[in-house]
Amino acid sequence: MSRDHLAQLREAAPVILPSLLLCDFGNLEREVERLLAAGVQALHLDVMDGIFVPNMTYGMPIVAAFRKLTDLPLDVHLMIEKPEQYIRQFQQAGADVITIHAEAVDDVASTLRDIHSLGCGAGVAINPDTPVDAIVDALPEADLALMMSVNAGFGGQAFNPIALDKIREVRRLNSDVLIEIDGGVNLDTIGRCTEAGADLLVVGSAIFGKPDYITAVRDLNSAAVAAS
Ligand SMILES: O=C(CO)[C@H](O)[C@H](O)COP(=O)(O)O
Ligand SMILES: [Co+2]
Repeated sequence: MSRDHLAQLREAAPVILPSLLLCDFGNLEREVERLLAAGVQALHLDVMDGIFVPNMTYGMPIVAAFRKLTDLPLDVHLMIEKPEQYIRQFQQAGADVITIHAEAVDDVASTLRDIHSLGCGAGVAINPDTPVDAIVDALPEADLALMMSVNAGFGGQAFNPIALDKIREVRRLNSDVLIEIDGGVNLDTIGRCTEAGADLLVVGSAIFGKPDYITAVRDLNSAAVAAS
């Protein structure tokens, strides 16, 4: 996808991205088929290293496995220390958008430029307690700004509405960047996210905790569009 798909996602906004964190990792092919049947337009892959966040998930091999299973854009959320050391490997594994946490790098703008030089879309994420000030200088280099509505590390957490104020603040500062929200997005909160101006809505437990992905995504889409 690199940066081209981002234009498609912008056109289609608001777009729901399933978070591949609470899915059935023993049946990735079936999970992707079920998500495709539900009409999702991109996948959000949650990479965790057990250092930047107190949890571990997966790395390049699983990204490469998803790359083999689908042509959908892969939105890779790096919740890892020293992400600048791994962006080339994630690009080679098939990532289309690579999002790093501002809290994990010394120079956000430089890391975003490095991601762009690999042909990928470049995103910067901040946790709920990190102010937008931390990324304001880097926003011109970003294709995507991810406002976390939970502390990165686990699915199934409660939504923190501070992310809504930060979405509005980012939009005031930059009219071009795609704004993504991640964490506790569900039928009760998704309308507030699109109302605040979120373009991309990452959803984990509100899809993977449901028996039928088609119904879950359809209902989430309806709630998102109704409020946008
Ligand atoms: O980045 C993440 C956690 O760090 C996940 O993308 C997020 O939590 C999605 O799960 P849920 O919708 O259940 O909160
Ligand atoms: Co995520």
